[in-house]
Amino acid sequence: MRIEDYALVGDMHTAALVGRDGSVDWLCLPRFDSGACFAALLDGPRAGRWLLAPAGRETCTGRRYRGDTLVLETTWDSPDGCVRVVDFMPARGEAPDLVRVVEGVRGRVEMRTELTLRFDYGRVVPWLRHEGGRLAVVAGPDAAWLQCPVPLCPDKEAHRTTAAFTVSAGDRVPFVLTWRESWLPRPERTDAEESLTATERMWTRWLSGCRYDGEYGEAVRRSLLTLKALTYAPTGGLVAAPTTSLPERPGGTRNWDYRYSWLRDATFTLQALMHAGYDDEATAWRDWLLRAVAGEPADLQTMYTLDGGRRIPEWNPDWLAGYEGAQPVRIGNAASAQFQLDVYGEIMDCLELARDAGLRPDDDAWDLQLVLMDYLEGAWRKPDNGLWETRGPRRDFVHSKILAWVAADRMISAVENHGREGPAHRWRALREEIHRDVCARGYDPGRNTFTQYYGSTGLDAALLLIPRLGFLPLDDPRVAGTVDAVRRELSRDGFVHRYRSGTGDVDGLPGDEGAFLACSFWLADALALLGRREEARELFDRLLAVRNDVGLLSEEYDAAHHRQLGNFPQAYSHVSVVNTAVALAGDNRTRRARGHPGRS
Ligand SMILES: OC[C@H]1O[C@H](O[C@H]2O[C@H](CO)[C@@H](O)[C@H](O)[C@H]2O)[C@H](O)[C@@H](O)[C@@H]1O
Repeated sequence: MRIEDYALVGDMHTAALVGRDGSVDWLCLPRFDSGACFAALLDGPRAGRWLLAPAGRETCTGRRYRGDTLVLETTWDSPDGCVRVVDFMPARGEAPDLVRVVEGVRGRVEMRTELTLRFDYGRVVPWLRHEGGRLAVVAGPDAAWLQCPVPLCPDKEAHRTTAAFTVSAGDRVPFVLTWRESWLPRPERTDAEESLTATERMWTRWLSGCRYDGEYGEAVRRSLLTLKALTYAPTGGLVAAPTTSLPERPGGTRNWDYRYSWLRDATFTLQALMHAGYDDEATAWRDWLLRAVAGEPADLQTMYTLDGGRRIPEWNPDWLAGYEGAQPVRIGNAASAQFQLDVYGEIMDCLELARDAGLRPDDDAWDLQLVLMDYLEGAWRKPDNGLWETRGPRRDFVHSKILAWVAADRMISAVENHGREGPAHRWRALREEIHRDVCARGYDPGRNTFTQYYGSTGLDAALLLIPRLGFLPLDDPRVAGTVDAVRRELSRDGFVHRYRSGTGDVDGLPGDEGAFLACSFWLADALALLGRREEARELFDRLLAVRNDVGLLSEEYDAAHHRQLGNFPQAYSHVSVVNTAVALAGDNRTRRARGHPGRS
């Protein structure tokens, strides 16, 4: 399957990817960052999957989400008959369920299911046995239970279970797979039909809180649902994506694990949710943040586990061949130990936006900001790994320095506009100093553009955020100059790349990568802010057209081969759909450049 052939179902603890062939090829249980029990995505069927489809048929003829929900309907229509599989994960009760209901629509259709469970990312082959009218699949700490009304055929040699059955118009055949720790009693039975009604109601109700009513409603709603699905409900943490190691280039080595909560990605997500009216999610994330980053500001990490844990060692499950052979597969993420200066600014920006939005005040949040700001005052001159998490030498990235400016600016705003107490005079001096430094060392007057890092002539798509961050007034010629330069030098086939990769001199990595979708949306945002709305709209429409048939986007795009690349679906990309739609509706709260100190 191509990446865009997958759709997402989830229960806000974890998520599954369902292919157009009716196979669930990715599912980690019990939570997003647990071992996968279906890892076919990264190694084919032997690493675990659950196929449920008409016998002998490859891909479906159509699929969609039911209304504003995460309930997926996959349909196979042929002259002989029509059948639908409805996939969803009910809200988490005592144990996670994946429910699949086969609906006969017309005629008679021969169906086939094949359940291959492999715990620990395809490594552990479990025992199969029948117990209490259910199939029990057990190995080590994991157990899964399948309840269904059709007779199952265990294939002892292949360690999998199959079944063949016929569905006629009006039939409904429910399958429920439930995971539980192996030492606990078997879980209660789940009523598939009741769960379906409750799940539809839950998503529809959640989305009814959406305040966006612009012309891109369908795209915004699907992106919001996707972002909500990437939230880990017990803690308010957010995964950047529910997958690992979907390559940024076909067959390449740029394969990363995104099943963690990045402060950067989470702040972007929260901004999008707040723009759409979801203040409860913002509050939950702020509480998560306060717990996760407690301690020494110098120990601030770029990412945490979903419950705020700090240890995310990177390792390679070398038994997995990788998506279409892309090696290595990575679990964990070494970027967790990097120094990324921009994160401080993103936190301050998000917390200040929360104040502007009237979120319940929290004194602990301000205390945290004071401590972080103290640290930043002494640290902003340090070179860092940047928002792209480069694995080459640390640099003085211009975007990072601008985010240090943002941090000071938002602290000043909190004092001036929200009555917070702090040394605003000192921060004003700092803000001025950073501004001068960036304009002197990170700007190329010959080309009228800011550059990627001090001393380089290269560009960086992160500079497209300058208009939104308010670093310079929108009518400053350096703003439009930078936007145009980035567009000229980093666009390929109409999509924006993060920077020039391939030589390894910036990021220390071999090989090229696709266009970075969030950056392409940032270009649309920048154009909209500069008043070039037609150009912005044309680009936005082109980007929306890249979404798959159920409205999902991965991290990157290969415009030459019309394929999505990288982890899927990615929060960054879906945040961008919301933000650009809001920007085009002319209602972007981030447009307000705060307390700008003037030009230097
Ligand atoms: O390309 C190198 C880096 O790629 C990943 O980082 C990217 O994804 C992050 C999560 O969405 C995002 O915060 C970051 O801005 C992106 O560059 C990967 O996680 C890194 O380990 C890798 O070095």
